Amino acid sequence: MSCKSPVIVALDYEKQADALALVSQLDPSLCRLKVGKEMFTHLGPQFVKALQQRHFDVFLDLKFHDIPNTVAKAVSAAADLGVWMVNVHASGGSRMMKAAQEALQRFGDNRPKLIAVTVLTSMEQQDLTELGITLTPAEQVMKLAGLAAQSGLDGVVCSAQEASMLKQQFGSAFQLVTPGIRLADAAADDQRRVMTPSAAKAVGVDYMVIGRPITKAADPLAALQAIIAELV
Ligand SMILES: O=C(O)c1cc(=O)[nH]c(=O)n1[C@@H]1O[C@H](COP(=O)(O)O)[C@@H](O)[C@H]1O
Repeated sequence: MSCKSPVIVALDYEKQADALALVSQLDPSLCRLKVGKEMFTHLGPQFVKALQQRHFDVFLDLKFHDIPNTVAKAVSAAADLGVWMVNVHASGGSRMMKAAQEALQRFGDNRPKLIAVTVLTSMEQQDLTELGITLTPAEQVMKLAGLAAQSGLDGVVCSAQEASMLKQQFGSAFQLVTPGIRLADAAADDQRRVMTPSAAKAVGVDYMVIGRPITKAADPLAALQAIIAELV
């Protein structure tokens, strides 16, 4: 059964036991799961397999950014692991993204979705300025999304604030994965370009990556259910 929920829970835990304590309360029809740099560095592919054995789709969020050959090999390794989604940094450029896209062709219908990170949701104008980027975050997202689309990727990671213009420019099939999701009046933490779940749904986001609003909640399952209720 494929999951119809747009929610991807970011399992950013220090300890496997804490992550699995949450996962054991979840059902694969409620959400997908994201494994990022922290847990993958601690626990490696075995942790991904443990989640897959529980029938969850896994987004392997390692944001590859390297020379084309290395990234092509890395996304192939992710495909060998059977993950549902994998990402690269669009700022690695179109040659790197095309190499990744081509490397996944041999996996046919079993290939993971390949998504490019545009401008991290933790970044705002001054973060781009200090890197020598004079475009606004929205302009830079559009530029990088254009490269990702030309490179044949399935979509981008962006903030929900850019979703409308991206859907308008690249069409409904170009998938938008948005972290930086916060409930109204909740702390933004280190995120800068944020939106509520219902507003993100209204602007056409395909998948919402949500971590701390769930994982740091007193009752994580109740927090997830409240978010899902907001999306119905
Ligand atoms: O690729 C990502 O998942 C990602 C991209 C981005 O631009 N911003 C971003 O926050 N993320 C990830 O999304 C998750 C957001 O977590 P919370 O801020 O706790 O909801 C983290 O695991 C981040 O690593």
